[in-house]
Amino acid sequence: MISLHVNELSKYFGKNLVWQNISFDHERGVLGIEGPNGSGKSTLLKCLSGLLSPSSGTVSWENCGQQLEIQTVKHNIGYAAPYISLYRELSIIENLQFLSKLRKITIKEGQLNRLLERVELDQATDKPYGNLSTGQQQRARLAAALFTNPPVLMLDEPGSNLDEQGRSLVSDIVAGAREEKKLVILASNNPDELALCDRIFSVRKEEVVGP
Ligand SMILES: Nc1ncnc2c1ncn2[C@@H]1O[C@H](COP(=O)(O)OP(=O)(O)OP(=O)(O)O)[C@@H](O)[C@H]1O
Repeated sequence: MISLHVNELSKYFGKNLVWQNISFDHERGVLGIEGPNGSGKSTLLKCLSGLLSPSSGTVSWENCGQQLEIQTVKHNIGYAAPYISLYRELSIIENLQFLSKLRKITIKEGQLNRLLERVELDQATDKPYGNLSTGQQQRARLAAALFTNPPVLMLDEPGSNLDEQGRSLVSDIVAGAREEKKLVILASNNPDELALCDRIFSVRKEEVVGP
């Protein structure tokens, strides 16, 4: 079982403080990260996943009490965010095949097709990612986060650009992940998305509300 431990984390960009002295643990369920635009939700997700280094403090990930190397952590995270793009010239299937080669995993055609049906992109499999609508691109990013069935999901504004069916897809993904005992971290300022979470960390107040 993977767990996350954040201790006295602070982040500056140059002289600008984004947030400071953040501490919390996340051991099960769905943690929401909330805060207004520019408060540092995405920056926090990036620091948690090793995409950015914090200015001070520590982020540690453990599996059954054993500390994980950051490379292992990265392989265990499915990350969907507006700033993580797929290759525009490749179709969604080609993008996922490329990612599976990078991760050195084999993904069966049936699995891939089921995933594309789940995100309702099965009619757009041949189009280059760059030619998909913004909502379809968001569905493709969600598929890319899910396709290795990772134990940790980081979802940054997962419902952005999605229609009602797409937003209900996000609810299903979060509920499914909770059932499968995955660790989920969801950053948003949308109350409907935050309502999917078991507990909420407020970047502004620098505290967790919930169990
Ligand atoms: N690479 C960077 N260099 C300098 N400043 C940055 C960088 N990335 C983010 N910032 C700044 O850090 C602050 C937090 O940005 P961040 O994107 O984390 O906020 P957010 O809460 O996710 O915002 P939103 O709700 O609009 O997505 C902002 O003031 C932003 O301008």
